[in-house]
Amino acid sequence: MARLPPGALMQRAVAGLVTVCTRRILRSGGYGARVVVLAGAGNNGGDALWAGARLARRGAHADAVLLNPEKAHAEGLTAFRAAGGRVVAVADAGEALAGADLVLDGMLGIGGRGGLRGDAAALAELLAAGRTAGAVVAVDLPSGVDPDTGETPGPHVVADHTVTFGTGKAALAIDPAAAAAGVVHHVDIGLAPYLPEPALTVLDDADVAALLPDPGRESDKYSRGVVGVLAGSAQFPGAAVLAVGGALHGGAGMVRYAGPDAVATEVRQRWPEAIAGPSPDTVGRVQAWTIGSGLGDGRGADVEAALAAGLPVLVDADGLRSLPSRFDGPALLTPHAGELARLLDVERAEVEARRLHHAREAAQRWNAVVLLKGSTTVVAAPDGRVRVNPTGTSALAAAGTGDVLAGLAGSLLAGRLSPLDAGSVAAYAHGLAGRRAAASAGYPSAGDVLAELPAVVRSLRGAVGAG
Ligand SMILES: NC(=O)C1=CN([C@@H]2O[C@H](COP(=O)(O)OP(=O)(O)OC[C@H]3O[C@@H](n4cnc5c(N)ncnc54)[C@H](O)[C@@H]3O)[C@@H](O)[C@H]2O)[C@@H](O)CC1
Ligand SMILES: Nc1ncnc2c1ncn2[C@@H]1O[C@H](COP(=O)(O)OP(=O)(O)O)[C@@H](O)[C@H]1O
Ligand SMILES: [K+]
Repeated sequence: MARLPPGALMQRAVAGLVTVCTRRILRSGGYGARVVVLAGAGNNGGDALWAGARLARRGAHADAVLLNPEKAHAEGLTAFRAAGGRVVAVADAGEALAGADLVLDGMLGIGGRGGLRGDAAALAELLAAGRTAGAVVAVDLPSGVDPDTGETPGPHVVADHTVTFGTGKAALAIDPAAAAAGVVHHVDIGLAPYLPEPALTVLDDADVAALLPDPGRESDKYSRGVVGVLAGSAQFPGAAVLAVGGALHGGAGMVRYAGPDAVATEVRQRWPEAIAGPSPDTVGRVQAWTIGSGLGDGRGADVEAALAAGLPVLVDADGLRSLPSRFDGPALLTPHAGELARLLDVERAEVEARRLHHAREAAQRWNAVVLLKGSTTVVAAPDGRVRVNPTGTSALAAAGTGDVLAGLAGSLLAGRLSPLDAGSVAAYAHGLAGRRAAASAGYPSAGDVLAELPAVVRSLRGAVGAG
């Protein structure tokens, strides 16, 4: 802001917002559309009023509801009025909303804290109750969500679209806030060279492709990494089959399965390429362990033996019951919300409401990377770095998909990816596999998701021209 004339950044943001509205949302391009601007007292309200003004100049009928008329953004309000926009009282907002084609939510942006109150909460309530047929477009963020955590501390807007400026925000990536954002459109306002290291990152195809192990000309099955899988039980033999399947598709050169004979037989029937033995001590050397999926009770000694090897480890599901107080080597924990709630002794709903907070807390406490599964997969490292997975799909909410993920991520650990990279790359590929499986199988099973992994890896590696 210091380098630009006053208001320049806002004008860039407004230009982007109006372009998205006229090209992507309003079929008429704006002419004749009925627009309602909900404007708070801050710059977010300023953006919305300026956008309302520009739309009015293009022939829209624009009404504005000012939450705090004395403090409304002065230049924005002047421009809005000069363009023919009308200010309507809060009491008349319901009528204006009912007839709107487009609602611009400019009540709160990145300055918002603590959820909506008073009139703002009542307006959000009207929108939630479907009292407008128009598209609800959040300016920068759905008003009332917490910008930096993805939490929804109180009443908030639920938008059809969010047009966000300059950079992504945690709220647009992490549920429950992200669920309120609808389709997110990014508008570049030229901040990139001035932004600090992000607190949170979202990988894309090229990032993931660059991190995927690339077998070299002189690689052999050992040098590519051998992953040990300590999973499954008489009660849950399928978990072993799925975890080994995930591991076989994650780039490791070999998968060694440690478990009871009856389960090992099932694993070998499905995956003849896997090597099996009864325990971590006897199965042979590995470079990383995946521990816990479907392991059941009473395998504490095996878990301890695998952990004692001091290798990179992934601990999932039942393995999470046997955690050391802190890890001193590379470790990746993959709890779902219920498991993390148990580890931290809080309610599951609390974990789901504050995913980032709880994943970070557990990462600190155990000195391990924590991959919290669920509607948003958050991967938090003990050094504070966080990655949020963008590829998730609720099609993955099916028994056994977590076992596939554990095997896949363990395989990447054996391929010498760090726990943060292994977890975030695995979650990304797993999400894409879930989407592909949903596209072809409708309601995919974990086996369907597993079956899509090769195509996902192929297309990701193809994206960077890998051989
Ligand atoms: N910072 C930038 O570089 C740019 C910011 N822009 C816009 O400016 C916005 C941020 O503007 P502001 O910093 O003015 O913040 P906001 O417009 O988000 O609002 C802050 C105001 O709301 C009050 N407030 C906070 N929480 C509240 C609550 N729960 N209920 C009622 N009032 C509450 C605060 O006391 C403050 O007066 C961004 O979201 C974006 O829309 C854009 O114009 C582009 C450039
Ligand atoms: N609503 C959802 N949206 C997106 N992904 C989900 C959702 N629910 C679950 N998942 C994903 O599905 C997988 C389920 O794993 P998990 O809970 O361990 O199940 P299981 O133990 O049966 O394999 C995880 O990758 C998780 O992130
Ligand atoms: K907003």
